[in-house]
Amino acid sequence: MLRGKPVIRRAAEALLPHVDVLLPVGDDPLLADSLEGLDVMPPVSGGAERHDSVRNGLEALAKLPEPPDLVLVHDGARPCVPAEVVQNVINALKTHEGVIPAVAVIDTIKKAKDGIIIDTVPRDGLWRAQTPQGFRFGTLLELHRTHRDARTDDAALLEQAGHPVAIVEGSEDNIKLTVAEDLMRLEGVIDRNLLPRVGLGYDVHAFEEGRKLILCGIEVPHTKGLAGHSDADVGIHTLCDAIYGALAEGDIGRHFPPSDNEWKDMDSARFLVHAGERIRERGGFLVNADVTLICERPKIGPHAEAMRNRLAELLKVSVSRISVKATTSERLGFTGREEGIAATATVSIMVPDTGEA
Ligand SMILES: Nc1ccn([C@@H]2O[C@H](COP(=O)(O)OP(=O)(O)OP(=O)(O)O)[C@@H](O)[C@H]2O)c(=O)n1
Ligand SMILES: C[C@](O)(CO)[C@H](O)COP(=O)(O)O
Repeated sequence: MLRGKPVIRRAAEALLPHVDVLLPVGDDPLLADSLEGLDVMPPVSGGAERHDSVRNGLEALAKLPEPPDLVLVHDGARPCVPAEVVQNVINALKTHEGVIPAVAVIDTIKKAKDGIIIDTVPRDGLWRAQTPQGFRFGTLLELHRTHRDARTDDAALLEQAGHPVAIVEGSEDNIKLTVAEDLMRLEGVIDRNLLPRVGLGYDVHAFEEGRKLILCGIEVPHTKGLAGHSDADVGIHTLCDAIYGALAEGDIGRHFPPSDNEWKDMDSARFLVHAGERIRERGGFLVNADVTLICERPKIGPHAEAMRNRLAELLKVSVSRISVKATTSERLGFTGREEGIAATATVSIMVPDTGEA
């Protein structure tokens, strides 16, 4: 997972805008789930080595009613490939039968044995290959069928068969998740492309005899519950509105219309889970949320920790990001007359910059 989203899903989302079909290859039992909702072909099994997996994918594409003319082979472990890198490869395929993105080597390269340098490799003309690597589909398929020996990338097949392979500009952001520190580097790439957004929610529900009082996802002992179409959890409703507001996606009523019988007496936890999913689906994450319940009674303080934990659980974030507090209105207004409970919430989220002004 990378900022709440599977690495492979991020890689697929990076490629999807540029391709006609996307075929995942791999044996991770979670692969299909990780790509749920994306317009991708059913995954095919990987092989013992990289080249076996690539060949499995190519053979599956060859069985399509209309096999592709061009193919991009991309590492699922490169989730942050910039769009311009993908486009660089596609553009160069108009004039080359093989293209790879790469970044020039700028460090001095040493060869070592048993921790001792045995050679300094001249770095002029050295490049660090990346993906997606692009090829004429028929050429790559034929070479994979006839050359089964292991290679660490697909371009090597064409090079060794004498086919020229072009290099186009890659990116230092196009990190391949290989070691633990790559995860922090990738989070840095994602965070650098995120912008902060804030949202505010406000909601009120009247007290009603004979109903349970559900607040911020937990039942609070009290003489009355709150009136409402769902379980009337005013704390969760205001938090949902704050999240939808931060995303500029309307409010809880737009997503779960009170006129829709499906939501009658619904556990409001369902609504907050959706709001949290929307943050992740937009490629972002929740920085923090602060909920304030406004009522004379019941006393919220004794339940605040349980509420924080429940909200954090539903939003799949650390409880340190969630605040729940309360205040009276000094006996003033409808809350002061104990006619109902009001609630406000503010959230801060980080989401990818859409580039819109
Ligand atoms: N339904 C409520 C209302 C208030 N409190 C707690 O009671 C304290 C006192 O609340 P209040 O009387 O509203 O005073 P404050 O708003 O905190 O402070 P002030 O009197 O300055 O407005 C608050 O800190 C809050 O933690 C609570 O647990 N449950
Ligand atoms: C294809 C590649 O990303 C080019 O740098 C690299 O060779 C993949 O290596 P891996 O061992 O399959 O991750």
